[in-house]
Amino acid sequence: MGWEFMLVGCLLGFLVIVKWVLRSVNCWCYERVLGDKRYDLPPGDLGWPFIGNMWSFLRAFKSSNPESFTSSLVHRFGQTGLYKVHMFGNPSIIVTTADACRKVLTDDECFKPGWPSATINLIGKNSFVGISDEDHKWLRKLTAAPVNGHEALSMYLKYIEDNVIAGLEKWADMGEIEFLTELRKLTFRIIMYIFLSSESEQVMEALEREYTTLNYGVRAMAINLPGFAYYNALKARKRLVAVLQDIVTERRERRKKDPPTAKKDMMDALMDAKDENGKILTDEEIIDVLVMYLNAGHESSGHTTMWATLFLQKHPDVFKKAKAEQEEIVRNRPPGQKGLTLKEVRQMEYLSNVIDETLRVITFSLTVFREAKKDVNVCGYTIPKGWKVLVWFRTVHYDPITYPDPKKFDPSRWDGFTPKAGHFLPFGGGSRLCPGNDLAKLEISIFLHHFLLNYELEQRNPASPVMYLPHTRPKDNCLGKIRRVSQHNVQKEEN
Ligand code: HEM
Repeated sequence: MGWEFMLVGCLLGFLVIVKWVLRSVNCWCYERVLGDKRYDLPPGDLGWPFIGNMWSFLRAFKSSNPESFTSSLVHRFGQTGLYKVHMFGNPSIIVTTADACRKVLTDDECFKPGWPSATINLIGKNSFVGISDEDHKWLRKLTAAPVNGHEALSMYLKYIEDNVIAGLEKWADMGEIEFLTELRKLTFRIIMYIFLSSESEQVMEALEREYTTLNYGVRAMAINLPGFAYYNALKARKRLVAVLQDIVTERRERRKKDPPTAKKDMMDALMDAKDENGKILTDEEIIDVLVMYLNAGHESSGHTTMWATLFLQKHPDVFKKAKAEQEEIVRNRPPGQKGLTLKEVRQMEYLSNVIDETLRVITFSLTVFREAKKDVNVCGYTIPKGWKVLVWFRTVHYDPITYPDPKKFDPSRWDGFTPKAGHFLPFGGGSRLCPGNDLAKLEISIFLHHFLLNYELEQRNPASPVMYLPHTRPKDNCLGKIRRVSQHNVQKEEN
């Protein structure tokens, strides 16, 4: 009997040693090589070889409490705001406080984009996540103003409004729909219009579906084997590129026969672009910019619009107040005016609070990636050159000091409240601030204006579980019916 106990003891001892060795591998590989600098790293733990901390990240984000990922770091290592981890294949520092996030986002001397190579493979090496600072500045200038400027927004307003009205009409007749899926199609149609003037219904539907698959791969483990999300996403990217290549080729042919004159879309702007050295964009570069913009420009707005609608529906007091504001806007409209104006959208103060609160609670981009260009001191800790930095927006938006009772959806918290710099980052910050922020808010406002005045949402499964990856959404994609409400007097005036 005695030797059996000894054997079990030896086995247990051996397992403990193996565990210790495995848990130390990342530390030896990434921390020891830093020499004395390693003592200035923030606290944390680099997890297991290869998978690092991905297992705990995925476990938390596949549970009903994604906050458990960062709260376990706080629990284990204290409220330091910076933690060393190993995620998405790289030694990284997670930055969770507003001040540290702002410092990272605004310091281009010390930080550059640091998206994992797996993400760059999906979004494209010629997109904004893969190009040099110089090319980024040039392409951003070229593409941002036509998306977001006052002139651009006034130009797109009518197109957006016409499509919102038509969409709601159609959905009300369709019976049960996946509300999120339909909203994604709607926001995709809008961004396609801005970039490509439009495309056939079939091409649009096919492209949008590929984007859904692509996005599942962006936050997954980069395992390029059949059956894994990343493998499917790479295949989806291939199909997207093929469709966009056809569109680019067709446009080049058309421009040869019929050069564009007054009305140019973003595709024309990209084809005409020339930098100061006379460099023009290749098909491959144009396609990567398109892949990125078409994705960034519809997924986020579609999800946010759905959540804002759901929150309104679930908070009747908020719904009532928001609806009253929209009725007031229509009542004050000069006779003969058809449709919304930008001025009216800017008067929607309460609705703007509803949207900001939705952006905060949902935090569509839970994190963005940077890389330290040199050793940098942030809040007393060293971020070593070459390490990735995960700017963790979710913790900033759930900080109970800035946002008491942070999980509560409460638009009234925005009454007379302007968060300090860095405390509200739904669109990021610094030189990479989202160029579509005003367009997104415009789309959401127009949608909610018409929804509040004329419709309601009846969810099939109000208690549907919520998925947090790749983006926060109800598991059933918000299955339900859009119902017309009895036409209000205001509506008669509107017509
Ligand atoms: C609610 C809607 C949206 C949210 C929450 C959102 C969020 C963000 C965030 C957080 C970033 C920063 C990425 C970083 O720092 O690395 C970003 C960048 C970007 N967004 Fe948006 N976005 C939205 C809508 C849009 C729209 C409508 C467009 C297209 C017109 C767009 C195009 C882009 C592009 C191209 C970038 C990269 C900018 C750069 O690297 O210079 N986004 N977005």
